[in-house]
Amino acid sequence: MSYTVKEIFHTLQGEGANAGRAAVFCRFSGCNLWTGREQDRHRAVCRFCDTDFVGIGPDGGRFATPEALATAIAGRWEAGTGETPAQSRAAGIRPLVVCTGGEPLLQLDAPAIDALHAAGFEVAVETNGTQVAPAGLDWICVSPKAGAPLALTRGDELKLVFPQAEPEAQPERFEGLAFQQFWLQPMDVADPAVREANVRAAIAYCLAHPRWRLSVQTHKVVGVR
Ligand SMILES: C[S@@+](CC[C@H](N)C(=O)[O-])C[C@H]1O[C@@H](n2cnc3c(N)ncnc32)[C@H](O)[C@@H]1O
Ligand SMILES: Nc1nc2[nH]cc(C(=O)O)c2c(=O)[nH]1
Ligand code: SF4
Ligand SMILES: [Mg+2]
Repeated sequence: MSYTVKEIFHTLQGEGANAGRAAVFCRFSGCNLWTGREQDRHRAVCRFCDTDFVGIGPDGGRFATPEALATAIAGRWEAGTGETPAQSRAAGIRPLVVCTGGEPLLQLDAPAIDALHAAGFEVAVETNGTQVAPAGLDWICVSPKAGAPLALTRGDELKLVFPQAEPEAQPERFEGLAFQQFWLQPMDVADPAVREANVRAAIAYCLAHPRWRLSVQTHKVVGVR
């Protein structure tokens, strides 16, 4: 099994409960809910994606083994902090890798998680929930999509992009699931008026339904990757 990765970069987690925490992001190439090509967006299952996950970018690569993947990810941590993940751990810090995409659970498997643990990382995932999770993940963020089956119904946080018009993507459908936290993340769109309306709608929902918290995409606000 080899791993195809669009990009690996060191930044602050922008979303959800770990917002503000330094992490290496590993963006796996490819998704099962959209080809990633603009000409296919209108007929994709997931049509609002804000991410380019096609192919291998300048900060990406193809990695033949779990160890090669973990070494590349650890190298970004070391370049950013001046310490290996193991050295950071020894100093009481918990180095974090966030596996995203595209859809990371099409590629991330238990051997890769084991190799990342051996390198000193806690392993988080951002997933659309259509795949079951491999063993060993330290943090699971599921973001369900209208029109896609939900196979992964437990985890640490559920982060719903809001609003989605379809009845099966309404917040009430998810609030009984086994997650610690429930987030609404306003849908980012090109039109500033619609973007603002989506933020207002998410605020109004969280005020009226206090189980739900607002997840602002803080990396876009402060201008980090
Ligand atoms: C690009 S996705 C990759 C991981 C996985 N495929 C998923 O959908 O969870 C990362 C996160 O960004 C969210 N997201 C994607 N497009 C968005 C948009 N236009 N506005 C707000 N959040 C968005 C997703 O729902 C997910 O929580
Ligand atoms: N800073 C930052 N935080 C993020 N949290 C989730 C992201 C993603 O694209 O999965 C993301 C991202 O792309 N950048
Ligand atoms: S499932 Fe995630 S990566 Fe795939 S198109 Fe939707 S938001 Fe983008
Ligand atoms: Mg993103």
